[in-house]
Amino acid sequence: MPSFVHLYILSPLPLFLTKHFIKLPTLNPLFSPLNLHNFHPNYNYLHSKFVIKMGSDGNDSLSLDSIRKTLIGLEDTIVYSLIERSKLPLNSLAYQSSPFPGGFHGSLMEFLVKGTESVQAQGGRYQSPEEVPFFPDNLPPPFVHRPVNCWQGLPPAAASVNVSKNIWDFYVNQFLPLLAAKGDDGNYALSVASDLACLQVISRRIHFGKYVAEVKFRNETEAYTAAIRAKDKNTLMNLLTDSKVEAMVMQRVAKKATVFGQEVTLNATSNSNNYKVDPSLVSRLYNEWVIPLTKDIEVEYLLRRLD
Ligand SMILES: C=C(O[C@@H]1C=C(C(=O)O)C=C[C@H]1O)C(=O)O
Repeated sequence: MPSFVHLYILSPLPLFLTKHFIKLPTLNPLFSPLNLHNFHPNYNYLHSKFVIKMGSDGNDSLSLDSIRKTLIGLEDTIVYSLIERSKLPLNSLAYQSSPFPGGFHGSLMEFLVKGTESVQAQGGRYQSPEEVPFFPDNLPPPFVHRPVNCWQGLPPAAASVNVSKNIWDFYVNQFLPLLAAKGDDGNYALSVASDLACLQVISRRIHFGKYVAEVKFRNETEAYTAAIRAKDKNTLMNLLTDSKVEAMVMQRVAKKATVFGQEVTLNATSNSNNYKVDPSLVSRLYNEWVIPLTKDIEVEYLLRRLD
């Protein structure tokens, strides 16, 4: 049992009303300064195991279908964010390290992303396994505590698994030069804001692999347990790979790039092969980086699942 469990009345009433009616201390968990990490609603302390809560429909809402639906939704956001970034030239100065006033050393992109993540951390962004900051060191604590739902109730193994550095490296050094046209219009902060939108949704999509792995583990516990105990990465990779799904994903994202990225004109003679982002580049993004990194996350999560 945890050393103590915060017991307090969750007040649906506005706080200023509550304190006149209920003399007990009432803390709205959204703004509670208390750390709730000692009490995890999904952890069955009696049987020492995590129990993913049942969904309101009586079925467990953490299913492969429900997760895949989320991944499909994230495809839209990824394609839209790539289209937005492609509207600006590369602006390569934003990615080159240089000394800044105040002693900050790094690129303008690193400076702006660190500042943004610091603010978003205080707003509670990084309280779920799929939201992983690119600069996790010294982030300020959240003053908003998100209610934990079953999607965040993964075992602690989930927290230590992340591929943020890999995502940052491939995006800045390999993918962005393919996406943005050469050139410099001085809109460095705008370019970085657009880059961060791309990075955050790509990261979210890849780190969703933790949920995929959890569901696959629960669907074939025996087979995965044997491979985990043997630390057999190849068998784990074979167990979790679904080549048919991967092929459909790459086909669908290319199609979304043609549909979302077509030029809309009022005259009938629109050039139907002129897309805002090359559909084959979007498919390549998934084939060379997003899918392999998602599977790496799945394997790394599974290797820690029985810790
Ligand atoms: C995400 C899954 O796991 C693996 C990774 C996939 C991907 O990143 O698109 C697709 C199929 C699997 O090989 C899944 O099974 O849906």
